[in-house]
Amino acid sequence: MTNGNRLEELRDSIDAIDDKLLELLNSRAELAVQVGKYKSGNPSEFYVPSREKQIYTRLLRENPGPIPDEAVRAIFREIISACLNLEQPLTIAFLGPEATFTHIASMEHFGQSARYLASPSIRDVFSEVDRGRAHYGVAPIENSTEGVVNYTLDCLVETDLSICAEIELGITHHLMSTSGKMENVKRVYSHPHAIAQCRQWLELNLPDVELVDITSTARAAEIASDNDDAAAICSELAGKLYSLVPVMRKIEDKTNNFTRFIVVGKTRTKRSGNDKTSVVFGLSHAVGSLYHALEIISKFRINMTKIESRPSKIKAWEYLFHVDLEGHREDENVAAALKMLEERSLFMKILGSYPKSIQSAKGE
Ligand SMILES: O=C(O)C(=O)C[C@]1(C(=O)O)C=C[C@@H](O)C=C1
Repeated sequence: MTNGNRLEELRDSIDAIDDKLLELLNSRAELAVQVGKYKSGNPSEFYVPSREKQIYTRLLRENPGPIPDEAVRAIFREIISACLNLEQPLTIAFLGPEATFTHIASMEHFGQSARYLASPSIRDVFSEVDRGRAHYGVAPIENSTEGVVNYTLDCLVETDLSICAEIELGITHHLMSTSGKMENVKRVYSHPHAIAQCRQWLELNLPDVELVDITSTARAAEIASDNDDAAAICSELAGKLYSLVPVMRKIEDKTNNFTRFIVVGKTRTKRSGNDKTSVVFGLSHAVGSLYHALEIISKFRINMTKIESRPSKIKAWEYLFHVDLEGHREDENVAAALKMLEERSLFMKILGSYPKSIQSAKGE
């Protein structure tokens, strides 16, 4: 057989598999639409993070390769996104503008079939969901280098929305400009967190340039697109949106740079079997009160993954404690611990139980 014939034959086999895949995808979509008919019709019931987590966990456990896990996740993200869109089109509010890392995280989680609504502030993300203009909202909550996003913690306390899911995204920063030439860069624009995450690289490579804080990495890219002597620290997506080219790629000081985002909504997420619970509580000013509160968590053998304190904003020097626990609020030990914690607190609010994130590839 000639090489040409063999190539034809291989491509014919690929075509036959693609036909089967297409047929199967449509059968899957028809089943999802039928599943949708069992839901009450309330738009916030269609997205089921616990079920999605189970699907990904099973597929990644059983993936024999050679397709890498990351690609399996991306492919099924889009399949589920398209199926969900046939059941109920969803609108997702995110901390904008377009091409921010929150936008990238939102698309990684909800896929291309959802509709996205850029919101100018974290408070606006919450308010779009509260007022029903969006079904869900996505906001950053914590960065592995820069720490928590206080504004998101405060919005969680002040509104009635729950955390439905979390998204973890690896963050990679690029220095991008109109020319891509280092010698043209006299000013660098970016969000203060992004500048802080690239501080050592900037000191070493551009010690004399002016660093200008901007409200978002995407807005920084827009400004750099109008100024030939400036560059932005931003994602590849933001750079491309404003026709910038890389001066230098991957300039973050720590390669292990992750941001955690939360999905907020009006529904409670069911157990997936591998969940987290976020809770906030306030305690009296008494000796050992925090110690005794945390003792409850350890008594029920629950792993605490995070603790943060925030001013209560009611009385000076009084604090609220934000704690993340492993487990779901419906797990027996978590439910018992939360009940006891509530009894011993001045105030307690469960912010949500949700599936632990599956770590994503780098958000570029
Ligand atoms: O199982 C469901 O509840 C579905 O709606 C189906 C499906 C899917 O495509 O597998 C779609 C969206 C949900 O978020 C979870 C799963």
